[in-house]
Amino acid sequence: MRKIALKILDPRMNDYLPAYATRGSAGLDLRACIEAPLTLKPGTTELVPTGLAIHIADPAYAAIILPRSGLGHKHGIVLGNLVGLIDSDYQGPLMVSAWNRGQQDFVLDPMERLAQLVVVPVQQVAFDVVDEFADSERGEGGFGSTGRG
Ligand SMILES: O=c1ccn([C@H]2C[C@H](O)[C@@H](COP(=O)(O)OP(=O)(O)OP(=O)(O)O)O2)c(=O)[nH]1
Ligand SMILES: [Mg+2]
Repeated sequence: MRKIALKILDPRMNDYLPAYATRGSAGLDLRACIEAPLTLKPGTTELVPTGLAIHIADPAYAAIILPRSGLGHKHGIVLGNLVGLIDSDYQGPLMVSAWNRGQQDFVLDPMERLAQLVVVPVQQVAFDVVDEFADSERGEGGFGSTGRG
């Protein structure tokens, strides 16, 4: 398995090193590394520290932060930025923008699993400026051009 440098910014995280829950898991749960319960009022967003920093280092990879399905679907706790993107050269604290898009207060407990991190391959590109594209089957058709159902 590929190794990524990880800094533990909060000693409590020593007991909660990110790990895949099952052999087939894609996501590593990120915890709310907060001192006291945090009430997320409906419609509000809080930046929550995870107590971790990572340095992916290789530009052929990035990490994305995604909501946890249960929190998002049942409690309305998703991400204020919808998806977080962690650049391969970022070395700062991993933060989760927690948005309560629901109708009720949600009390986030210290060390509760809040979101998940997925490491993904990235292809960086350079651009070739052209006047015309080579023909393609779709051409400029988009936004439902192939029909609805
Ligand atoms: O949910 C997130 C999203 C981003 N980041 C960190 C890692 C990322 O590499 C950096 C910058 O993120 P991004 O490029 O998405 O934000 P920006 O608003 O464009 O900031 P910048 O001007 O620093 O690039 O912030 C997080 O910790 N959590
Ligand atoms: Mg940016």
